[in-house]
Amino acid sequence: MDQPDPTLRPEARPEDADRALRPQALEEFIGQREARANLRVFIESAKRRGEAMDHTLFHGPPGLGKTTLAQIMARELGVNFRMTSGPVLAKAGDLAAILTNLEARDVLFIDEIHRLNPAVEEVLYPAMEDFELDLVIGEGPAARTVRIELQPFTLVGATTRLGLLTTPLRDRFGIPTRLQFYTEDELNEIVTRNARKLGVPADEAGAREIARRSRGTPRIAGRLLRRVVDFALVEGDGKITKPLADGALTRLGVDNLGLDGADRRYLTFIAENYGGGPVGIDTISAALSESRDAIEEVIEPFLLQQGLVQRTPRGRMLAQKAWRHLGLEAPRKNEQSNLFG
Ligand SMILES: Nc1ncnc2c1ncn2[C@@H]1O[C@H](COP(=O)(O)OP(=O)(O)OP(=O)(O)O)[C@@H](O)[C@H]1O
Ligand SMILES: [Mg+2]
Repeated sequence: MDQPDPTLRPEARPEDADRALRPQALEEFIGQREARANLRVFIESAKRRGEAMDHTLFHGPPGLGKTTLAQIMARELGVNFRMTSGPVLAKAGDLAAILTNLEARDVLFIDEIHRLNPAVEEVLYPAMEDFELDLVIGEGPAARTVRIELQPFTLVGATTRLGLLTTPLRDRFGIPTRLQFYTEDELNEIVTRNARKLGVPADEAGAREIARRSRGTPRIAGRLLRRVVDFALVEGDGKITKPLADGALTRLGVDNLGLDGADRRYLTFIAENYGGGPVGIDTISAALSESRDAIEEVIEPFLLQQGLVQRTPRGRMLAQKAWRHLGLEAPRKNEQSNLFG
């Protein structure tokens, strides 16, 4: 239970396995209803005007469909999809090379856009605003700037950390879109549909069990489904039922709220070492040997959304629900205030 399969983490992406299940059109994309309805309007409007769609920023925890939506946008707009990422663009010239090769109205997707090098980001501003590129040619006194006209394009940025984007960059996106965790019903629909695609039918209760334990995240739903399929084929009779799904998920270290080993280590640490908190993020990070980024991007969003933890100015605190979930007794109020008041 305590050594979970690392490929089950929301941010791990052995992406190829997912490809067959990735929705290809806005119509097939389940959930994110508000974002989807708005995108449909903006895509249609751009098509009617014959212009590039406005720059779009997707933000939210890993595995909720940012990359998928960017690909769908390009397909629905009927343009090319070019993909790169913040850390890959080391020099201004790397970005310039990509930008000058874009065709009119193409979608350029920059993943992890909060990790752009500042020199590269500088190049992006005039490119986004005026479809122009200012390139410095040569060095020293001989250096001169040339301006290059670009084809109008749509930049689609994705980030798990909106807070790390610089304001000038954030302000240049006309369509900022926050992705939310999925409801159990939405995940149930995704699991049911994907089970059918994989040729291993899931009954209602079996699909729902996987949905309920997917941490609100379609990427995890897809992974868990594949593992449950393995158990269904090898140890079951080729069908996904609730007992089969339950047994498989428990063996994978996914508990009945969908929490995995890393989530439980986080909660248990605060409970056992800090009486439920408050405790600072850096302390948690050091104790768990997880980077602060990973804790903030991957572990905490779901625990916060589930009401298991609270963020206070003095640090993280466990909520009653977390104590109950861990099967531990919460210290009484006055004991806690004696210790930490
Ligand atoms: N609405 C959805 N319906 C069905 N499957 C989905 C949906 N959204 C995402 N998926 C599936 O979940 C997986 C992860 O989606 P995606 O790669 O788009 O997430 P992401 O937000 O870009 O994650 P990251 O932040 O790690 O880059 C993909 O395999 C995709 O097929
Ligand atoms: Mg992605």
